Amino acid sequence: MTKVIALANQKGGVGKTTTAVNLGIGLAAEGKKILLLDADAQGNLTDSLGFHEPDSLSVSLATMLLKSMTEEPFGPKEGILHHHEDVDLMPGNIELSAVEVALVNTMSRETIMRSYIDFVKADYDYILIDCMPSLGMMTINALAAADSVIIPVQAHYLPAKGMTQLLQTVARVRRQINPKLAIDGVLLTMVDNRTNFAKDISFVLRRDYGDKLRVFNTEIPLSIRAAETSAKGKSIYAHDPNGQVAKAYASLTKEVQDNGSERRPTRQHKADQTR
Ligand SMILES: Nc1ncnc2c1ncn2[C@@H]1O[C@H](COP(=O)(O)OP(=O)(O)OP(=O)(O)O)[C@@H](O)[C@H]1O
Repeated sequence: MTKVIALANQKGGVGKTTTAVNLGIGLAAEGKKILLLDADAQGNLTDSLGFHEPDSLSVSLATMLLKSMTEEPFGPKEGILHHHEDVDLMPGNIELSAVEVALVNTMSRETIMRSYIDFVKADYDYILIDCMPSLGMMTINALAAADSVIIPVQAHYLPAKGMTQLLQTVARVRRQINPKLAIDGVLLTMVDNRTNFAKDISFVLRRDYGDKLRVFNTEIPLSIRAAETSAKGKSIYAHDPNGQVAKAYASLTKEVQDNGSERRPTRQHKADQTR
């Protein structure tokens, strides 16, 4: 069965795209069939995989969402690109901004991405969605289509307020659209192990959210090697195979595969335990 995972955090620059690339390619290296979906109008995921001019692509996720909206027929491989590290990509670009506006006045506006994914998913073991850095209609669509969410959090910032909003959005999507939506976990990214501050953030996150949310054991270290990969259009495994970041993403890949994630809201979980 295909597992659809959304990488979401409305704060920008937290490592969503880098995680989509390296988790996706990590899973592909384990023999899984992977589709990466660039649901961010900035097209960073598309760019990071070596398609450096996302806005010049004639077919992108925006095209496919519009076709899904208007029920225009299309083939399951239409617009899908292939990256040489064995992942497929449905690219994203600036046209997604217009689609996001169009969605507001569309019937089933929250579930257009789900319709698209349902149509293409038979060929894949995992579909990873790189979300926009906002909680707008495109992110709601991603959450409505997903089985689970991974929340990358940049270790330099205490995520308190943003995290509450994101968790409220996840809870609302669960209640109203997608009851099966689970949170796989919070992933600490860009961790500078030379500082106590990073250790403090890790501690505070686990203390404040640990009973509600899993925080992945794997933490992604801060490294210039990771920042270099997008310009090269390749993964960290190809760019710096023996480095700390490659090791960390390989370990995250394992954690995601063995995932005994938090499958339901905490309240329900407690109710189950008292039965
Ligand atoms: N582990 C890391 N160490 C150092 N730099 C990193 C690391 N991971 C990502 N970066 C860099 O930090 C920046 C933000 O990362 P990324 O694009 O993955 O975040 P994002 O959450 O997808 O951002 P956006 O919200 O803009 O889509 C990029 O320049 C990226 O190359």
